[in-house]
Amino acid sequence: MAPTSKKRKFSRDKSTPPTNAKRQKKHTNGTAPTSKQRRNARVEDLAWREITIPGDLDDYEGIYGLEEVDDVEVVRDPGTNIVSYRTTGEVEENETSTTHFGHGRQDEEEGDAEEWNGFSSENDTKGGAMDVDEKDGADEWETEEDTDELEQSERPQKDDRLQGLGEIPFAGLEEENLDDEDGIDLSAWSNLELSPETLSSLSKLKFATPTPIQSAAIPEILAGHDVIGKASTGSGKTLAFGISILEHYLASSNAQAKSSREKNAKSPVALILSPTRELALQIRDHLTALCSQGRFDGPSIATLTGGLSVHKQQRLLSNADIVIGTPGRLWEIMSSGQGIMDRLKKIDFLVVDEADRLLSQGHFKELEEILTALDREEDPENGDKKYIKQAAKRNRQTLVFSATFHKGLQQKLAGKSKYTGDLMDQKESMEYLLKKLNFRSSKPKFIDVNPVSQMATGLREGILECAGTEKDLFLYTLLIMHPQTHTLIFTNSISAVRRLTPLLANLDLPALPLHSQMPQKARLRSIERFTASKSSILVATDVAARGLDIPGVELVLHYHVPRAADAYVHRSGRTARAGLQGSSVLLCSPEEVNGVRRLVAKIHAGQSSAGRSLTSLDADHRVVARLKPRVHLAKRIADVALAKEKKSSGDAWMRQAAEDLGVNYDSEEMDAAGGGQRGRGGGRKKKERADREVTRDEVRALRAELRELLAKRVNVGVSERYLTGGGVDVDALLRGERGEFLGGVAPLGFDV
Ligand SMILES: Nc1ncnc2c1ncn2[C@@H]1O[C@H](COP(=O)(O)OP(=O)(O)OP(=O)(O)O)[C@@H](O)[C@H]1O
Repeated sequence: MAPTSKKRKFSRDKSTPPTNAKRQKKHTNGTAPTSKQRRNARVEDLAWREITIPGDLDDYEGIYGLEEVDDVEVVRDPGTNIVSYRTTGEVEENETSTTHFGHGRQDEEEGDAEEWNGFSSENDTKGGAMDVDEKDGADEWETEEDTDELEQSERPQKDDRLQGLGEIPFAGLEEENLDDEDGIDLSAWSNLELSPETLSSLSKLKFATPTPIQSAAIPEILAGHDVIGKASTGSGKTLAFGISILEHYLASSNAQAKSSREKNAKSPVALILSPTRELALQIRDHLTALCSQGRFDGPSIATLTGGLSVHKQQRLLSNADIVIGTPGRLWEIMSSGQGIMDRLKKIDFLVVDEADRLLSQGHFKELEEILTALDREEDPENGDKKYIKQAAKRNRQTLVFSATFHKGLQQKLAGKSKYTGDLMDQKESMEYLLKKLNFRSSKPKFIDVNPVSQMATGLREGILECAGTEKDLFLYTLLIMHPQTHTLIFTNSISAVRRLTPLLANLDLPALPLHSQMPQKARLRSIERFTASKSSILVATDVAARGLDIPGVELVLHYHVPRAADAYVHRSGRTARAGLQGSSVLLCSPEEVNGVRRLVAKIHAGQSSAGRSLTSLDADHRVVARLKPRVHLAKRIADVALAKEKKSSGDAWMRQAAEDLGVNYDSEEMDAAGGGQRGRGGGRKKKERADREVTRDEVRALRAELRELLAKRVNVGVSERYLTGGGVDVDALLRGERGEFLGGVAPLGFDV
């Protein structure tokens, strides 16, 4: 559990440029040092510090946003009007503003990571008003900062990579592994002819063997080819490109320049595109883990994602060797300055991770802008900045990875289908983007290490049929039948996450929410808490479906049937990763069963029936029936709370709107006016109104009733060792007495 005390942090106002008056010039010792003692410094290299404002003022997601710096003289050249900054104080060298590995320097990217450590406030775990959809990255408020910020910034490097999302201890990266260098036989890597530096990192990570995608893709990438890599979920695709980029970095002038401190003139080696913020941060953490193990001067990594300070990210970018970004924020930053654009044009690698999602969903506009900008050149004839089509072939390699490529995309990537140029529909848009990827060669190397299945071998798949109206009940039954099981529940909507999380909490289950409308910090906090506690449950939308590598997830539950085959593959792929076992269970209403079976059969097509099957599961209906009153009550309490919450946020909005219009607002009147509504949504609204009328005392009574039920044993008539206290007799379960405990009926016939 995160510490409960916290200190607020105030970022600069996002709308203020670095030299804005909001930046405070302050001489702390009262006497301004003489200019003789000063030296010039770039504004981004000054020792900026966030301002602490009185604790009784909320920072409103960073709206006050101020930073200050001491001991700076602002000098304006009267002739040119150019402003320069002179200081006697500490100047951040460029390198220190980005993540560095292998040499123990502290920097701001680590500072970013620090921000995610130790969250305490519960308030913003509910969906906030701010829209932080992962695809557009339009928001950039920096929010609260937790305790120990300064103290943490002095921690050794090894601890730093465990901060925030980086605290997710990737398989094989736990602390105790870090010192063990000698016991690992790395001969399995020898074919790849990696550098001693990379090998020593792999040894420390205890990665004795390359995964199949790593064995197949790394040599092709190192040979200079464009690569399209397809391999099942959790099979190490990140390091397939990560190791290759590190090798290139170590061999390139960037590494040499860093040691000779000429880094400023260098451009990033790689640009990695990710569809979600969480995945971008995770890629950073995987690369950090790889690069921080060895005794070499590692690359600086800048992560550009929405939900964080755009100015800070701009600063990080100024010195990055590897840039990882979500399209929205990346484009926002790229388009903010030609200097940034010019540096990014010189990358050696463009990586498109989770390519099928990036190329075909929601990111079209930004991705198109990014790809166009990367290849845009001055037209020597006209002097303008027209995009010169394929004439301006860049020298970069393009690496495209995913566990799933739908057939059309696969064929097009392999060059088997022609570009038609029509931008009207989704498929055509994808073709257009493929064209824009501007592969080095006309036929990139297509590496498919799992041509038949995209799903991990250790994955078991099941389907549990229940009435659509009873999904909550069956979900609860499944959860209590699998206590202490690290479970990730997928829904198709944010509102379902908002409803299920409190419902499960009412039933004493430690559920955490994750969806794209939560403030970024709350999103990361949920992941952090879920990662830290094996008994916790994450209730998420598909924002968590792609790429997230949370160790030890044992069970994936599809509360809603996934909308497409790739969503099923990626959701299920959050378990059974890196060679481990795991289970995926679909909760299906009778109307959904046939469609789902067809969808899964399509995914399994080509495999022997022994290889993969969707097991039909059944819950003990006596147990389900006994649990019904609990779920009913918990649901009622959750509905009342949601209705009241909705009402108060709706009221606040309406009141403000009425005030702006200069009219009186009476919520009762408005309700009455809308009350006669019939048809679609009318019944729900009526229920919401009734829920809002429930008094506090009534809610208290409902809670007391639920508590009583949760404390009761669920006796199904065979044994007295049943569910108690809303939980279960975990010790008995661990002793393998689960059958007895539920009245002699084995849970589901599908042990996780
Ligand atoms: N050679 C290796 N040996 C052992 N573990 C490895 C190796 N390479 C990567 N891993 C670990 O395997 C896990 C899964 O890797 P990764 O997240 O890259 O999978 P992925 O193929 O990208 O999955 P997805 O398709 O879900 O994005 C990570 O915890 C990673 O640290």
